[in-house]
Amino acid sequence: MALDADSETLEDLLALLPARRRVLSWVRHGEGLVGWGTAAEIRTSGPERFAHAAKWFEELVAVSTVTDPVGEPGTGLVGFGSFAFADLPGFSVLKVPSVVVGKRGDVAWVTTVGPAAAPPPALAPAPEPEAPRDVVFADAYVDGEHWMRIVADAVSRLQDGDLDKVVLARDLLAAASAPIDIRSVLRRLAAAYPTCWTFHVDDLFGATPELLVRRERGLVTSRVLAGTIWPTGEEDFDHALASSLAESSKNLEEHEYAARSVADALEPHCSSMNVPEAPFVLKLPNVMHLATDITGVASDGVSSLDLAAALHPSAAVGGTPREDAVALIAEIESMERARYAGPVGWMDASGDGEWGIALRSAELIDDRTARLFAGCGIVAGSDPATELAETQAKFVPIRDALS
Ligand SMILES: C=C(O[C@@H]1C=C(C(=O)O)C=C[C@H]1O)C(=O)O
Repeated sequence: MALDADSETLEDLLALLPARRRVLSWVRHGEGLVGWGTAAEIRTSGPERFAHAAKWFEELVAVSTVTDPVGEPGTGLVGFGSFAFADLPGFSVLKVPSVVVGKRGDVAWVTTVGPAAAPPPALAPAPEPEAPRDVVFADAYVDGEHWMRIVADAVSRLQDGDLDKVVLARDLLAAASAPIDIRSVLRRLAAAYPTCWTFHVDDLFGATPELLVRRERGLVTSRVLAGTIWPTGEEDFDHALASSLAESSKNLEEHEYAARSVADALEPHCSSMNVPEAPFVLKLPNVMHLATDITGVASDGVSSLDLAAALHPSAAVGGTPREDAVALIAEIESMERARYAGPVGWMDASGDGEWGIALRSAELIDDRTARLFAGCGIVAGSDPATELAETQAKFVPIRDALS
């Protein structure tokens, strides 16, 4: 059931979240969806994880009675999902919350899901949640020195072999002295990175700047990022850095692989497409990226989750050629990505939805410990120490939100 809601009560979606560990979030510029409770869910794994989840959702939609007077993307029945990066190991989840609150422009709504038309919950902003306490960060699977050796190994293979690009990541552990209230972390991420999508699905959280795919009334958008520098805080210097990014052949080459991989994967599922010729520079507080927004029109019957499945893993998180890069990651990266760098987002009963890439992210592994992730694209000309510094810049959003 969907009801029109008063958009003033819903001023701050994240403030409505109750004090529970598994609350759900997909928020950008104050708009999006939050949810809680579980009306239904599927956990799946393996190469067929997207197909299993899509079929489960389709069957659920078929047996549900939906009252949806609002009729916007994200109203009615909605599933939040988060998928493993690799075919194996790692689990994926798609869940329909029992309460979803959404906001889009001037329209706001509350959806309740249950066996009968449950009354909508009383919504009110929760008191300010407590920030994480005494957080200590440490290396996880490999330390910086070891990781640079892994990058050097990849560089020599890229110079000698047929691989053009591989994305390698590393992780950190954050341990707090008391249970982490995820709502505080989400509020901080959303406040500091309003142009990113602040997400949380089953203990995986972050603020991603990269939209793998959005389908909205048949219109498809994908924001591809690849090629990164990090600002120094000195305005003139950073201005020069931004223009150097747009002219750096290493970054342009890396970006081209990523944009091409998305355009090629979308093409069979779209009736028309627009791929801009040159990228623009996307400025975030911690890094700047080369970015390309690709748009298209989805072929009939192709849902946003189908599109995410076709796109994953793009060269922004895998590499080029895709299969060889994914095999090299499994061979040398020395850590489990789990759902890091996998699709995360939501889909409604019509197939419209938004799927980001779970970057600038971390996973709660128990109530006071999180594993943080950051990676970068490696090409034949990459320098391991510079790549290590890039991961440090990419850890900043989550580190700050947890500190
Ligand atoms: C892999 C990550 O980021 C990706 C890699 C980028 C790069 O190598 O330049 C840029 C943006 C993302 O596509 C990450 O943040 O962990």
